[in-house]
Amino acid sequence: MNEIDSLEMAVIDRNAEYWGVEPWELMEEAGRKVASEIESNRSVTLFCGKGNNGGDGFVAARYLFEKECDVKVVLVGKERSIGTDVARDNWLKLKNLDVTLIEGPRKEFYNDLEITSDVVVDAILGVGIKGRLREPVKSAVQAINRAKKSRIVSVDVPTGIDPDTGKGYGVKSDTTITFHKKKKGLNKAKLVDIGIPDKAETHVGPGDLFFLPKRKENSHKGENGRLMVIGGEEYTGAPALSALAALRSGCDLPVIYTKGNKDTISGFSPNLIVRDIKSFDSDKIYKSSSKFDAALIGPGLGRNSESMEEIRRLIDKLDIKKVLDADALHACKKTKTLLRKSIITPHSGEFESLFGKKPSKQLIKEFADQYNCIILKKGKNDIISNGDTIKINESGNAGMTVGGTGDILAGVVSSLVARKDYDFRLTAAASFIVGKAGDQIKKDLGVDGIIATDLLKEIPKVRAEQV
Ligand SMILES: NC(=O)C1=CN([C@@H]2O[C@H](COP(=O)(O)OP(=O)(O)OC[C@H]3O[C@@H](n4cnc5c(N)ncnc54)[C@H](O)[C@@H]3O)[C@@H](O)[C@H]2O)[C@@H](O)CC1
Ligand SMILES: [K+]
Repeated sequence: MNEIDSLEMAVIDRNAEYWGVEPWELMEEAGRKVASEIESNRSVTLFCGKGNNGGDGFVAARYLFEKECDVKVVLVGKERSIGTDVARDNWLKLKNLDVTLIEGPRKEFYNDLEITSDVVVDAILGVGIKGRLREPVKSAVQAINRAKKSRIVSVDVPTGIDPDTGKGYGVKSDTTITFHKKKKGLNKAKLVDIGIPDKAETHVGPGDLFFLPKRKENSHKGENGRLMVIGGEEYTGAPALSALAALRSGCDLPVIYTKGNKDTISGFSPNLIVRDIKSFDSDKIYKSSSKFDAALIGPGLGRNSESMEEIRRLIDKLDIKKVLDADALHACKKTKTLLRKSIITPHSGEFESLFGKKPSKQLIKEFADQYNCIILKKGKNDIISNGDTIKINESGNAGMTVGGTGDILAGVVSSLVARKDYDFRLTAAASFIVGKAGDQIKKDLGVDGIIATDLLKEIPKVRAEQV
């Protein structure tokens, strides 16, 4: 991935923190790198906003002071409205130095301003910009653009420009120093490394939960996902666990379709809706599918040969989003083209049985590409690929090798996909959520004796705590 959008950058920043690099460390490095672009002994005016882009500017001011520059900092906004602790700390540090600080001037200040310094640093807005420029930022940008004799250096993104499109009225900078990855809309920016760890991108983390579907305040029943769960002919607990996990990850209506075991499955919980069917490729399932967003096929299905045949026909026919788990994967063994446009969740044994090779990162990616599907390979570390990108999930623990945890994971994946898109990032987020839920339980129970139903109530908590 060579270019990045602002959401992706927010994900990486959050994951960097999760993997142990604090926001203040990144900001310190960002500001230091900006200062290193500017020569010593210059006069420099820094325009700094109230967000973290402004924070980078405060740090740069400190380093420029050390380089014996004549430093003036204009805080575009009031001190009390500085948005983050880390930016505020860096603002306060400037008060101990012999630099000129101008806090929160009114719009008129910028209208009359004539900038004469050698260098102007634009640290007003970065990737956090939303919509068109508001005052006093707009007037500050106009003042900067009038400074024809100064060298204008923008921090991360020229203020006013949408980093995803390169459009908008903004600072006309001579140099833009952008951090970590090229922003989609900025072609000429100079890229610098600020110490974001590789794991922030190669591994799933809490930042990936930014992609999760959001429940509307005024949403009505069914709007947050309708999911068919198809299975339960041999093991009755499995589809129940999947459906309950789907409910716990915000899906409004999971409905179980099963052959012969309706009463047993219904008896597990009053939260379950269960329908009896005569055959898995019955007209009843197919006709009903148009009312659903996604189908999870496989939990507790078993391998009855008649059912395997029906399941193959069903997978072929269904044109809603599909998640295939357990024996639904067995059903596709001889006709792997059935995997097309589905999400599959095999463990190592199922992967090997399906593809005839032991899983490796490279093979997972290759098969996902070849069969045009998303693979979530379960294991000590889950590996997720859409054939293009690979993500690794390290959450989870050895206590989760018990039966039923896979059904829960399939339920969470299906719920997120039903609520939003057929999406690699949601699949990866599901893997992270379920592992974290298991890690939370381990804190109470230790590693021995965790059971699948323990995970259910932890699932919403993971989301609530991480985002
Ligand atoms: N871990 C991190 O989050 C890091 C962030 N960094 C810097 O932080 C920036 C992102 O920080 P933030 O997310 O705080 O966002 P920004 O600092 O880019 O912008 C947020 C501020 O802009 C204001 N704003 C947004 N749209 C506006 C508009 N149209 N008109 C007027 N004001 C507007 C908001 O009210 C808020 O005060 C990056 O571009 C980068 O410079 C770096 O420090 C590196 C680490
Ligand atoms: K900027």
